[in-house]
Amino acid sequence: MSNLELLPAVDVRDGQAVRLVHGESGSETSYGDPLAAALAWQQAGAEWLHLVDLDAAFGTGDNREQIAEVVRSMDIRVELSGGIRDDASLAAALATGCTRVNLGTAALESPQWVAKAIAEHGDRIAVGLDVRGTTLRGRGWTRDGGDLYETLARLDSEGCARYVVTDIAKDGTLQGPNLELLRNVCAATDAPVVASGGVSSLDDLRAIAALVPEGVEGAIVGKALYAKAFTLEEALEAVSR
Ligand SMILES: O=C(O)c1ccccc1N[C@@H]1O[C@H](COP(=O)(O)O)[C@@H](O)[C@H]1O
Repeated sequence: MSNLELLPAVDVRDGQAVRLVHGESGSETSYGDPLAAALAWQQAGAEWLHLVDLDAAFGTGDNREQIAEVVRSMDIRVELSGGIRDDASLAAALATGCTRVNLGTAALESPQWVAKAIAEHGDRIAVGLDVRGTTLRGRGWTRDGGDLYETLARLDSEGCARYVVTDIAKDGTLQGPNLELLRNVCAATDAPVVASGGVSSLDDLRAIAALVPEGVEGAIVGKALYAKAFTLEEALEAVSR
């Protein structure tokens, strides 16, 4: 039993569930109503949902009301991200009833505010480490935000409970996860790591599951599910062995 958690992703842009390639604005493929997608993953046995407000992440508006409705409609745990960068957006995100939020840009641009959020909210705060090579990216992955390992050391010293690690070069590409990156991040922190980006097959999920003893706790799956490379039921079965 690997105990790898699977988090099917619902990324919302302009009211639609979408997948991007390398997180690039304009590369969207639309998959319809976000609530319908989320309910479908729940129905298929998901225990988590990774829910992203892409407009808020890019600074092109937000889908806040719709996202709050999705969270309200779920019986499963929700990890919520995108545009959570100040007291008001954090309070609104936590008030949806999500299990935890994932902070990206704020961890790069507002370190003191993030330290306070971690101190106040503990494991309801995760930090998204979205990287190209070992350089972090923020503001919809359009701006460099410092060195991965320096930032990780700072966040560890502040008690960050968990990291969501995305290899931007892999995200949305169905090219397989960056296992070396995951191993390196796990070696650098005692906090659990959620893997994101590149999953294309059940073998990819099995390879991530093999990293559970090193500190990987979960894997976000997006494009592969929407492209029907495998079903969520098959994925859950594959990582439960
Ligand atoms: O998930 C994506 O495809 C994505 C693409 C481009 C930018 C962000 C993306 N997702 C997630 O957004 C949050 C970060 O938002 P913010 O920087 O805190 O506003 C993080 O979970 C990213 O992985």
